[in-house]
Amino acid sequence: MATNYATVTWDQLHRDARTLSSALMARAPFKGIVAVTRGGLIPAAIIARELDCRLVESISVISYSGESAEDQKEPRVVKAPVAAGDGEGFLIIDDLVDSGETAKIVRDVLPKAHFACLYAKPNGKPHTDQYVMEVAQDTWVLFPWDTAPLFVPPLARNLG
Ligand SMILES: O=P(O)(O)OC[C@H]1O[C@H](OP(=O)(O)OP(=O)(O)O)[C@H](O)[C@@H]1O
Ligand SMILES: Nc1nc2[nH]cnc2c(=O)[nH]1
Ligand SMILES: [Mg+2]
Repeated sequence: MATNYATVTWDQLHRDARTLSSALMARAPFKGIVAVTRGGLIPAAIIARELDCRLVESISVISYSGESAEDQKEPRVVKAPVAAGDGEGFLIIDDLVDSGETAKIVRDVLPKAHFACLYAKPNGKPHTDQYVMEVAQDTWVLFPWDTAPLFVPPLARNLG
């Protein structure tokens, strides 16, 4: 299990996706964007809007079955990004790189594309061309689609 959790709110995610979009403008225009499903779908939608990019393809990769690094499986591509060819002129977007295994397999499929993500853990950093924020390796990022607000009892109720 991860030692720590980092909760990302919708607002924060939108801000970080816009920050990444600003940085990516230096390389625009792209022929299209390839979202790495599922985590890359919402960041890719925000970035496609900011870069005014209408061609959005996807690559579907399955690599985790639960909420920790121990739940990692051998990544499997279950849908290819046919519209992106070898990736030339394309931008790949994922939510984060952790071990970097997903990014490696995606880059094998699209060797000429530029890979960008919102968050990068140290082991994943060598496998992304660009990211917004580094997160510690022992921290599990909780995305807004992973969480829901819960009632928390007042501190005073726990006294006595
Ligand atoms: O660098 P790695 O160790 O490979 O981990 C990063 C990948 O793990 C998560 O996807 P996941 O396989 O959980 O699927 P999902 O995007 O469908 O939730 C995340 O969205 C990245 O794609
Ligand atoms: N939600 C989530 N998925 C992941 N897949 C690999 N690492 C992570 C992480 O920290 N958070
Ligand atoms: Mg993913």
